Amino acid sequence: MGRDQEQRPRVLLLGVIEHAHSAWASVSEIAEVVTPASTNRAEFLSEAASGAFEGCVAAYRTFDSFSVTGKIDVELLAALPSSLRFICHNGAGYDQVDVSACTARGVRVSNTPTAVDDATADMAIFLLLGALRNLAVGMASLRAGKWRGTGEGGAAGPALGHDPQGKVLGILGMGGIGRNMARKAQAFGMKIRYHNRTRLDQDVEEALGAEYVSFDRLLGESDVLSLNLPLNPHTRHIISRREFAKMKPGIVIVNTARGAVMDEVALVEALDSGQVSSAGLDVYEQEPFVHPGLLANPRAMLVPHMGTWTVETETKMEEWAISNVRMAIESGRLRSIVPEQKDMRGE
Ligand SMILES: O=CC(=O)O
Repeated sequence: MGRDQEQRPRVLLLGVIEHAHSAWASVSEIAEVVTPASTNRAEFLSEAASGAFEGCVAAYRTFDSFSVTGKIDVELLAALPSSLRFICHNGAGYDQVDVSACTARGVRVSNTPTAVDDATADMAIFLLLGALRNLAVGMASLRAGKWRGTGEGGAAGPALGHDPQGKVLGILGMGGIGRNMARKAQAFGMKIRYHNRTRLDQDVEEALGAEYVSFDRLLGESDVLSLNLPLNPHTRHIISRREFAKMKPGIVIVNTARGAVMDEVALVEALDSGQVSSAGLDVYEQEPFVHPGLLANPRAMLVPHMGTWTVETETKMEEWAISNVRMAIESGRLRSIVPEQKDMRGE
């Protein structure tokens, strides 16, 4: 190893760069990239203990790297070298990272907001239309060689669907994805209501044509409820039995956020009882496990977490996360530090 190379900062690569190869090449020009050999958490912890990651300043991580490292929590952080100051997550949702534990160790965390907004909101609209129209039922019948199949009571085909026009879309969580979805749903003539931790400015509300309502009003007045909020200890199971009971009978549920914002067992019960007429889901509590009650219910339209699964969006996300790594190395700052750490001082 030459003298120059020895002095370069080290970067830990947790996961694979699939698309943004030239952006990553620009990182490898200024840093030595360290790739773990481990394939599971136990191996990763002992690899870390062996000193293999010594000197790493920043880590780039993907959603799928969870299968190797598990959650970035107190135990994992304790195993990583004290040189590690930045964790750059590729994704909008960073529930795989215990941000409080990172803050306590002075490790700053970034995510990729806005890069995911269009693709995730597009998926939410697809699921909204599909669930409103009972498309999953018809599609399953066709594949089973039964054309539209036989509906309840021997009726021909699935139950008739519903048009979005004039229906109330309740959006829980009005960040970038929620706002993007509101704009798109307006084009389908939906009435938008929302609930969020913080109310939007009046001019933003007006531009979106979105009315702010209490959580209970959102539950009671929505024809379709879309979950667009991050998963954290405050939002885990924010939708459970009590909340389903407050909803309009026959409501449609759309979830493109994280499975665990909703109690999946309660959702299965609500679908079985008809309280929820149909659901469009891209996310599940224990991915890749899907609750058998959802698999068995043809009124659940199920997608295997593909909200950002497009060439353009996956590329944008990688480029965004890589730009955080670059900034961390070059200036000791992050482009998009997570909101919980907004007040953390830079170096
Ligand atoms: O699930 C996708 C993301 O968090 O970006």
